Amino acid sequence: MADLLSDAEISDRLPEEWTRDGDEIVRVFEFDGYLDASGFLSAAAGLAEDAWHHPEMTIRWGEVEVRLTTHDAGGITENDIDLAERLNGIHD
Ligand SMILES: C[C@H](O)[C@H](O)[C@H]1CNC2=NC(N)=NC(=O)C2=N1
Repeated sequence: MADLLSDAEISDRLPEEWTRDGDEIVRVFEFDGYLDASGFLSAAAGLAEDAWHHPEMTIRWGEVEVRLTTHDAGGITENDIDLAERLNGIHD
């Protein structure tokens, strides 16, 4: 199981456009409408399944809010950082 990152490690390693919210890291990905958002959600789910690390994702018109934490560890680990970077890679 991945170890919890320290506050300093989290700050240093937060990927672009992500913020920390307690025991989660969060990004709201923006899109030109609902179907584009839906396509991202589906691709993100595939990356999550590949990583076996599953975010909470909320779809709204034109955006998908993604929240990541490592439930097994009770906080933020390398697994969260790594998947966040991969999600940036399919959006940015
Ligand atoms: C039993 C299963 O391996 C675990 O629940 C995995 C699956 N996906 C997961 N996703 C997240 N976000 N955190 C976990 O600790 C986690 N653990």
